[in-house]
Amino acid sequence: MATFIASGGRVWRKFVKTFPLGSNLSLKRSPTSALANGRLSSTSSENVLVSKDEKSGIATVRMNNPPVNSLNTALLLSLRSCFEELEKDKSCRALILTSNKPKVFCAGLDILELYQKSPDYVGQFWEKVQDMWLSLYGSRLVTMAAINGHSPAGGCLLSLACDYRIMAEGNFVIGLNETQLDLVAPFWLRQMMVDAIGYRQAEMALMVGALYPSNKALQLGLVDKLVPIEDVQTVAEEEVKNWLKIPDQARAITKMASRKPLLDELRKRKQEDIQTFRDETTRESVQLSIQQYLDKLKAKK
Ligand SMILES: CCCCCCCCCCCCC/C=C/C(=O)SCCNC(=O)CCNC(=O)[C@H](O)C(C)(C)COP(=O)(O)OP(=O)(O)OC[C@H]1O[C@@H](n2cnc3c(N)ncnc32)[C@H](O)[C@@H]1OP(=O)(O)O
Repeated sequence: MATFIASGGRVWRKFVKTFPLGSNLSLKRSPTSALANGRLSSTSSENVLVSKDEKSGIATVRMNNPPVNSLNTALLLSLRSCFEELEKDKSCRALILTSNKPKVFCAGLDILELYQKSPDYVGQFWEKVQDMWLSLYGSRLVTMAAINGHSPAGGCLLSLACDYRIMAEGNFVIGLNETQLDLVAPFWLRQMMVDAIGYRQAEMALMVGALYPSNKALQLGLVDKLVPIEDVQTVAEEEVKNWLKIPDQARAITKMASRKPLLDELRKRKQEDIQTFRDETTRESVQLSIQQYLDKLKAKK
């Protein structure tokens, strides 16, 4: 089900757990910012909020899954559905992915989805991760990650799947810390890291499960631009507008030419990838590591 709420002079669409989604997105334009000024009233089911500026064709997708936008089943389904709907919308040309809760872009996979679950459950969960990634990484749209906070693991996966990454300056981290949880990033995630920062740096980063502060991430090329947190959205909109000066078709064909091999490889090896995930995450030693990691997160307080 999808609904609309009018708020702050703008119309927002709420993507909630149940589907299919309805008709075209329609938004009033804010006088001061192209996209960013809406005030949102939210309920627990509003896990993705989408606004689209009809004139420019730029949509902003805000993850809204408190407290830390961890990727649980519901959020993965909402994100995928939202990406697919925007993809089908002929008037949509670009997508900005951000968090409705500044300071945390996305905490990665919801660790509770991997803890004490049956092999079938985690297998189905992993397929939702794969499908969400296929829809974002394979999108014809200009995709821009407006990383307004921490972006570990699955948060980094989302960012890497976009065409360009703008991150908030300050004490925020990004990276693939999977090995710290005794997990191994799958081939398609490792490959995106290699493509972004080069083989040697990616190899080291992946082995030690490095989480980088934003300035180091910029230096490595893991993100493309750093700006003050309050400017992330505005700069993302400006950057998207630059990208939209390039004719859509040539840009999208070029993007697909470079991404098709990895997309095809995952499509071909999807079941094998699911099987590996099932086997690995349900292993006793991995479950123990996950439990210890969860305890560590709780003990932080
Ligand atoms: C060849 C062989 C191949 C084998 C392959 C097999 C295995 C394949 C595995 C593949 C892995 C795929 C890739 C992705 C993996 C992941 O994403 S795993 C998740 C990793 N995430 C993290 O490590 C981040 C953990 N969280 C944090 O570091 C912090 O929360 C934060 C994001 C920096 C935010 O900090 P802060 O604002 O201070 O909030 P907190 O107080 O820490 O958290 C608030 C509550 O949220 C809970 N929480 C945090 N993160 C998660 C999470 N990811 N999942 C579930 N819950 C989370 C946290 O515990 C707090 O809970 P309460 O105490 O109950 O309030």
